[in-house]
Amino acid sequence: MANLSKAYESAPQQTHRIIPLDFQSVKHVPESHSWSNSDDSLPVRSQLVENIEQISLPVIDLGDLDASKMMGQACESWGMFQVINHGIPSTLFRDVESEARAFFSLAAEEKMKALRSPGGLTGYGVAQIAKYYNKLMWHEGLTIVGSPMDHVREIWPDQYHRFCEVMEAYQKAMKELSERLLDLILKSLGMPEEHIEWLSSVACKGRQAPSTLLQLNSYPPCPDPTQATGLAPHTDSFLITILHQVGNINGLQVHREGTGWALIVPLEGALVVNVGDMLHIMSNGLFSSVLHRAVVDNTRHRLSFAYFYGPPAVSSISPIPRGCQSQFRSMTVREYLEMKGKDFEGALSKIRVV
Ligand SMILES: O=C(O)CCC(=O)C(=O)O
Ligand SMILES: [Fe+2]
Repeated sequence: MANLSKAYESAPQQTHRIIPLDFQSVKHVPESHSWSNSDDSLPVRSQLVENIEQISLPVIDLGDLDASKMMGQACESWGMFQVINHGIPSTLFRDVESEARAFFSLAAEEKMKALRSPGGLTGYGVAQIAKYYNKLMWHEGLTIVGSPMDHVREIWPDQYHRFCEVMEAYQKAMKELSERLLDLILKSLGMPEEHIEWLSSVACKGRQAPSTLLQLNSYPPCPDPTQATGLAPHTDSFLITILHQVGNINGLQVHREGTGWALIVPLEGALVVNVGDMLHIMSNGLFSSVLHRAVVDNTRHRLSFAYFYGPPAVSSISPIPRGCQSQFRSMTVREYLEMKGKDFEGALSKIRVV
């Protein structure tokens, strides 16, 4: 955690830019949150809600004997897939949902007690990517690494235990699932996990903890979703992200070369898994670190829980040798995160060697 946090200190946000809008108190989209006609609306960011193609991602059953091969194919052609039969009980999702709702429905001044510090990683606030855009997003989030106690104790001095227990249980379940998924994904690249030093050290003794992070995302109903953006386009930085979308509320969109933005229709009980920059690097560019974003709804409050899994902060990442020339130079996880913190869209091309 200490190592991971350090990567975020190098690109701090100004305190007033960390505080989300008090969404309950606004009837219109304020100028600060209106993306139509803003400099931020580059072509790739257009098509906010209208005429969006709906797509069904590949659905992979974790018990399928061909799961590894199917994951490899999906990571290559989509950078994303949905996983079913993942073994996470629905009661755990419901518990996280009920705690997240209790948190996000607090009055703005209560949530402020858990505000992230400038240069900090955990706590309540706007998305970390907000610093790269002039306009603000229709979003508030709570970032958790390990125990959220320090933040939520400020809000519920005597009743924070349940919240912490639920979030820790969810992270434990997601960590195990991430490692199962990575085992299968890396096998599809011809690399059994025991050949990767940091993955096997995690499995053996856990001396070097993987870099993991849970992000609770809240997208309140928006008076005019055509003007607002839930989460602006981005790629995730770590190896994989596992996303749970609460209810069947549409919101997640992916950008496809040639066809533009497409909506991922949520599938009851399935988790969305997407390739992040570090897996793109390890696969030597074979798997795409998919550009995605979230849009908002005008009547429904959408929640999503994103769990990010990466190698330990001090480990090196580089393409897995597969007989062809490496496209990326090797660097540590922390170096990559710092680089992305400074150059959001250009980090991958900076480390490209061919
Ligand atoms: O809420 C969503 O659908 C997307 C969340 C996401 O992309 C993220 O947290 O990185
Ligand atoms: Fe994301």
